[in-house]
Amino acid sequence: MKVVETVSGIRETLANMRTAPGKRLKVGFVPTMGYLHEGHQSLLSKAKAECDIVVLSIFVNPLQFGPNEDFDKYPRDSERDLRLAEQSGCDVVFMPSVQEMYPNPIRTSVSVKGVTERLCGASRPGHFDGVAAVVLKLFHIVQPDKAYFGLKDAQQVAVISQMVSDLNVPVDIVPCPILREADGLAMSSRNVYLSAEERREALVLSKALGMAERLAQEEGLTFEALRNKIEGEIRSTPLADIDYIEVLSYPELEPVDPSMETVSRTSDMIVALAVKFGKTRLIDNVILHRK
Ligand SMILES: Nc1ncnc2c1ncn2[C@@H]1O[C@H](COP(=O)(O)OP(=O)(O)OP(=O)(O)O)[C@@H](O)[C@H]1O
Ligand SMILES: CC(C)(CO)[C@@H](O)C(=O)[O-]
Ligand code: BAL
Repeated sequence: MKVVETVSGIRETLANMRTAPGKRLKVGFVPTMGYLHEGHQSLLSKAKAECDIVVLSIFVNPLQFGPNEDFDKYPRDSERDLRLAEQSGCDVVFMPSVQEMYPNPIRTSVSVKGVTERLCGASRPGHFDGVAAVVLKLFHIVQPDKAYFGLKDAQQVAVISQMVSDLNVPVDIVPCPILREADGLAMSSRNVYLSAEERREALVLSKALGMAERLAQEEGLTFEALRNKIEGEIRSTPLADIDYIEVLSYPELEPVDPSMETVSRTSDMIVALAVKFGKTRLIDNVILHRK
């Protein structure tokens, strides 16, 4: 496995690796902020199964963090990350410094409208501009055929898909399922921040989303009733501090058409939530597929 820290280095490495006589090798790309877990590894495994060369990027992108967010204390452990990446069959790791990615203050913004209006787009102003800018930069640097993103960040998948479609970026976006711990908690690098008590209480998120999936099977349930039941479940947990709970159309992420008032009658929907436990903000969601 090659580890490269510069833009010129990754371009040269990939140009050499891509050259195979009579064949155009396919590059699969997994962008991450590191501190890898099995969720990230599942993206690498999918890329490995579908592509000839797997590239992982590890970069904690300052542009997507607000001034009071956790950029400085975001967990980092590159030695462990490289071990896990190699175990997952990764071929090349791109680990640039902030100086390498942003040698000068960036003066270009990439702002995707519509899908960023709600959820994390509303509660983390500027976040998706930072995500879109870094992902577009990474796509230009790596020039992958396919790029793999987890549905834990479902709005991020919608933002990147919209950007790629609007700007004709030649990459296929592959959304991948959410990996969970055995007890249901969605895997996330930020889970390490949780105290034992917060970790226990955070189980309410997957529990509430499981309940949403079951309730959605019921005839005649309104969106408001569904949302209220989820909120009631989460509020019953003392440490849970709700940022948002929303039921939106999927993948458009728009408020539901009031004329389709019941969950069982409509098209695909997403129940998405962000909840803080102490200082740790967790996100999770479930997609309710039309019957
Ligand atoms: N549990 C998971 N299952 C599947 N994919 C995941 C999971 N967690 C993260 N990913 C995906 O991995 C990629 C990199 O995400 P990132 O490095 O931010 O990890 P993370 O665990 O989401 O971290 P955090 O939520 O703490 O920022 C994203 O596409 C993300 O959706
Ligand atoms: C896509 C990404 C690597 C961009 O910094 C980040 O938002 C993430 O890890 O989901
Ligand atoms: N996976 C989301 C990246 C962030 O929270 O900034």
